[in-house]
Amino acid sequence: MKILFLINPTSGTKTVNHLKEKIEEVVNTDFFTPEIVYTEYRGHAEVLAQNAANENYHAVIAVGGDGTVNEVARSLVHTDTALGIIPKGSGNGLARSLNIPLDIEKAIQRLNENKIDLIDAGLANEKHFFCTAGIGFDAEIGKAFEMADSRGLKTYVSESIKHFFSYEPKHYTILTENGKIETKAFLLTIANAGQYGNDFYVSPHAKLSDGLLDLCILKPFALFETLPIGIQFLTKTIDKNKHMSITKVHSIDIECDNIDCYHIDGEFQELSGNQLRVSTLPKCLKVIH
Ligand SMILES: Nc1ncnc2c1ncn2[C@@H]1O[C@H](COP(=O)(O)OP(=O)(O)OP(=O)(O)O)[C@@H](O)[C@H]1O
Repeated sequence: MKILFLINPTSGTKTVNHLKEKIEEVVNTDFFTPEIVYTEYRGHAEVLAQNAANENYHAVIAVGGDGTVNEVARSLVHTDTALGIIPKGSGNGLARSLNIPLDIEKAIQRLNENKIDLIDAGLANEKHFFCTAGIGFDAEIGKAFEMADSRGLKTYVSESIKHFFSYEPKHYTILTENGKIETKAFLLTIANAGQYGNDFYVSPHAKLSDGLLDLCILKPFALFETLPIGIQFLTKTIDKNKHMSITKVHSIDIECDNIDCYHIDGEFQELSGNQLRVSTLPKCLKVIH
């Protein structure tokens, strides 16, 4: 079975020495014929994964973070080629949600077991996401992270703190199959997986293959509540907070004035117009985990 490893050399903060050699050493060549390619530019993984799917490869393995995973996965939706992940990014949200080991050697050994399941994806203004999409504070952080000179958890934390004090919660009109919501929100996230990455859980009970998306609305809160809220994100208890509401839905239409960006899997996107339309694509992607 042919499998293609796509390594993003820019993802994460740790330099992994001899990554190509390590893959060649640990992958089970009795079953797999591996090919290993380094991506050369943003979007390259999408093109290479698409070619592999057209040539009926068994799997394409994203070696990187959620941005690389997204580029590979969006080319594999509704194909017979499975997504695999060797986590090497800053957040690794999808890998963590699938319980893929963060240790590179162990992640390759897991690939060798070749356990495959189908997962859902989301579409936000026609762009696929597999972990989370968002239009509130998280989108602003996605934008700041992209502009930052460094990557990694430290950069996420410092950008979040920097932007937190100046962020103005926006007013949203939200339409789902359950009706209309008019609300001000600090954070408006649509979760397919439960976390953003780094075990920061926005929807602790999200399921990757329930055919549903979790609409997470965190309403504005007082400054003294910031620390307890931060702790609740990290202890999988944010759903218990009185400012948070989480509902499972199939589709979400969001309208908001004064907003120019959203994010998919942490990657910032320009929002043209004031609308974000989100829907679910149930069980559309094969994953090895
Ligand atoms: N050769 C390359 N040069 C520059 N950018 C690249 C290259 N290959 C891929 N990219 C881009 O790098 C971006 C960041 O990669 P990725 O998301 O994998 O890492 P990360 O941001 O450190 O981790 P995470 O998303 O888990 O926080 C992606 O948007 C991808 O398009």
